[in-house]
Amino acid sequence: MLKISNVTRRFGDKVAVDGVTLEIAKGQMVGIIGRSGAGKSTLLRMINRLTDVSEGTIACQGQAVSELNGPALRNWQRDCAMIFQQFNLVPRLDVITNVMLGRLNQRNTLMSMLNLFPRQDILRAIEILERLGIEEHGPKRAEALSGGQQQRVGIARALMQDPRIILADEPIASLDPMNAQVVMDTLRRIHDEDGRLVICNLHTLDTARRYCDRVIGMRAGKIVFDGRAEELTTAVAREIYGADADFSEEATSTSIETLSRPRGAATRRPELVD
Ligand SMILES: Nc1ncnc2c1ncn2[C@@H]1O[C@H](COP(=O)(O)OP(=O)(O)OP(=O)(O)O)[C@@H](O)[C@H]1O
Repeated sequence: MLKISNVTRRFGDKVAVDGVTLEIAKGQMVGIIGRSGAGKSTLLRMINRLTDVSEGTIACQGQAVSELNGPALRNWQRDCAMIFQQFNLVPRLDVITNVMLGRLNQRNTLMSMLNLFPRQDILRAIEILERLGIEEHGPKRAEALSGGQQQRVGIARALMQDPRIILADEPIASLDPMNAQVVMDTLRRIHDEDGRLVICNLHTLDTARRYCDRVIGMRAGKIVFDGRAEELTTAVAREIYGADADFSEEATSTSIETLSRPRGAATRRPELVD
């Protein structure tokens, strides 16, 4: 579905992403891990075209997305929704309006600024909020919600675009373990139930192992691991994080694991908890 060929991104002398080549098929939930500065965000931002490539190409189903402009670029950005660590909601607007802003690319901007939304958008937003179990917060200001609830509003806003791909850039990095679990459960559900491709930058190994089918490890802009979650051993993690023999996985853990399952129990595809 997504073909990334020899992609490099430079910022001045700094090479943030260095000759990355990847193919990602539909039907996978992909986690990208690596230490801070490894190039994870830059890679996601190039897929969405928030950042341009310096070299190489990114294509989706044969369309060269790294070369799109104008309306075709806007269509791509609608097809490829981003979710951010800091939620990027409008804090003083109510939740339902924040969700409907996901349609901004497809609707008249003035109408959206005046908060005039078609009835079908309002109904769709309510339906999505119900699906994510946060419909009762619809009338509240976004700033009144917990971090986990705000991130689910961010996911609802992304779903309003009806995207083929969801790119989540450290979606749980600002959340406590319980909220992190709810948000990751939600992303996994969207992947499983809707068949949308989900690519998620994660700081933590346990989350990648638990939720992702495929894990890509980045180090200094390059891909140093690409395999199934089960193959992500401590030795591999040490290589990705560039750590020495006393590397401890605890240092990259969110503690999600300890919340809801005994040690050694089956991983991934958990039930949604709220
Ligand atoms: N706009 C920019 N201008 C200059 N340098 C940048 C810019 N964006 C990223 N970089 C640099 O590129 C490198 C990769 O950054 P990036 O944010 O992609 O890493 P990351 O793995 O997502 O890290 P983190 O987990 O901390 O977000 C870093 O050295 C960063 O300082």
